[in-house]
Amino acid sequence: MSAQREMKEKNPWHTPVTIITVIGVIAIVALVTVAVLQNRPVLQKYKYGIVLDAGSSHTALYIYEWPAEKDNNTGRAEQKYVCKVKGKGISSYANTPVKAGESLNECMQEAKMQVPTKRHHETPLYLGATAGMRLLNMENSSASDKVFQAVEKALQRFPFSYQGARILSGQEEGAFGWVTVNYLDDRLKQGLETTGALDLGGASTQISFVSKNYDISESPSNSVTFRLYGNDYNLYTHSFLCYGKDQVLRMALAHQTKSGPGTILDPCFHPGYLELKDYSLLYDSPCVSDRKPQNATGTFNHSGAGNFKQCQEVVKKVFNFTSCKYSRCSFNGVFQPPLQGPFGAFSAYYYVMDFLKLTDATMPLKDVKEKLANYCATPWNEIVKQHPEVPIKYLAEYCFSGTYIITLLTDGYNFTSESYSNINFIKKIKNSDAGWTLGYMLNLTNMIPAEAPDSPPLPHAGYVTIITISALILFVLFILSLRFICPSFQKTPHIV
Ligand SMILES: Nc1ncnc2c1ncn2[C@@H]1O[C@H](COP(=O)(O)OP(=O)(O)O)[C@@H](O)[C@H]1O
Ligand SMILES: [Ca+2]
Repeated sequence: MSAQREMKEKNPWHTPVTIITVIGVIAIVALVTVAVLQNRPVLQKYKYGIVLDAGSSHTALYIYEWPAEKDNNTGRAEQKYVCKVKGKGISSYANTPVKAGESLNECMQEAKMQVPTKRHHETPLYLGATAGMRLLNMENSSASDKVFQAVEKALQRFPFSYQGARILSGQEEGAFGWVTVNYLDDRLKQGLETTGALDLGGASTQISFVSKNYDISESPSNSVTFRLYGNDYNLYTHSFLCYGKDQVLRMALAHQTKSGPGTILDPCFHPGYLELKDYSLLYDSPCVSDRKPQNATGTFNHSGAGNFKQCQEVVKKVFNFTSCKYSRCSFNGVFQPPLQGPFGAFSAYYYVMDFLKLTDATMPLKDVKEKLANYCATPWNEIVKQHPEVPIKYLAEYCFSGTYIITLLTDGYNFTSESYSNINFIKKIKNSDAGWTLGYMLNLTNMIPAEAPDSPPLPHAGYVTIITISALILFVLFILSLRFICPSFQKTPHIV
């Protein structure tokens, strides 16, 4: 036997079986790698959408992103970035509209940096205004038009695809908040029981939920129907204009100051709190302007008494429970079907209850009230000392706002001690803020299809598994057939 032959036989790498095995293994690895990678792009690419939420108290800019490669934009959209516009809401610029436009520039510049340049021109940009502009439009429609013109001019200077600025109806605000919450929770795609949405702003508040077996025809103006991912939803929604927490505070103060100038001892403010306030500022809103007393010209002393129970009595006076022409009502003669399912309460519901440390869903309603009563009774100077980081305007109002929230939920919407535990106070769901903006964009970009998308015949993992098993079977069959056809394969090589 030649030395070469001897070497070949000593080196197992040179046997035909080993060579075939190695080639086979490489082929299998290659096949499985292709199967794993075949529907994964090398670099994840995104599309973007921008929504400006022009609220009564301030404006916020949201950027959403979603995978670009999915058909018809059906990939999951989520919040990428939020920018809080400095200063007050756009409705506060009624006398200086150009400044309303200018106020948006800083956040818009930021948006330019956040969205990749090559996507700018295809990125839709929307501005939706809520109750602050609804009130301004009622009070002075030419001032509200001027604010919109200025805002439009400012937004059109940026390289995005500007889609318009408008006032949302209360129904839209409520319904899109509900869409956002349920989209982010993946409830719509999976056809699960939905979560109701409670949104509290400064100038209006919304309640939206699906109540099974309720007759929409009882109050058609409160119903919105959707077909989403192949499921039909009959949504009940109502927006109470003037029932945001800032306007309710005006109403409560108007009620307490109706006997004219002087000092009021307000149970909704802490003992020791004292501020000189202007009547003209208090009544500068359509929510209270008709209540302005004749002799209300100058200022009044706003002092605190810090009594939760009495504060609840004051707050209750802003609701009208007497007339209801439907089978059931919440307040002010507004139809409301029976409450059903879990609820997510966001925006000012969350800010207030989070500050008061009352967001724990397991805390019974009676404990919430007790804690709130203790908080309201705490002297103002102690509160200021305990929270040096919180702006005084917010700090002064948490007792009032907490009391309003509890009164609105229980006396207003009829949550009971039991059903109160169905309310979750939330800020974000999976990194995206709860609010109407995402739902608004999803609707306008047709990102939620009416029908369920055709799912692929096999999920990706199943596809990879089948490829791997088939490759292994083929390989084993191949080896077996070689042994069968070619007898030399039947003997294991041996060294002579
Ligand atoms: N950190 C905070 N603490 C308390 N309240 C807050 C905080 N941040 C925002 N708010 C309040 O949340 C409300 C937001 O309302 P907004 O969206 O501007 O009005 P609307 O939705 O009625 O147009 C305002 O009353 C604002 O003062
Ligand atoms: Ca709002």
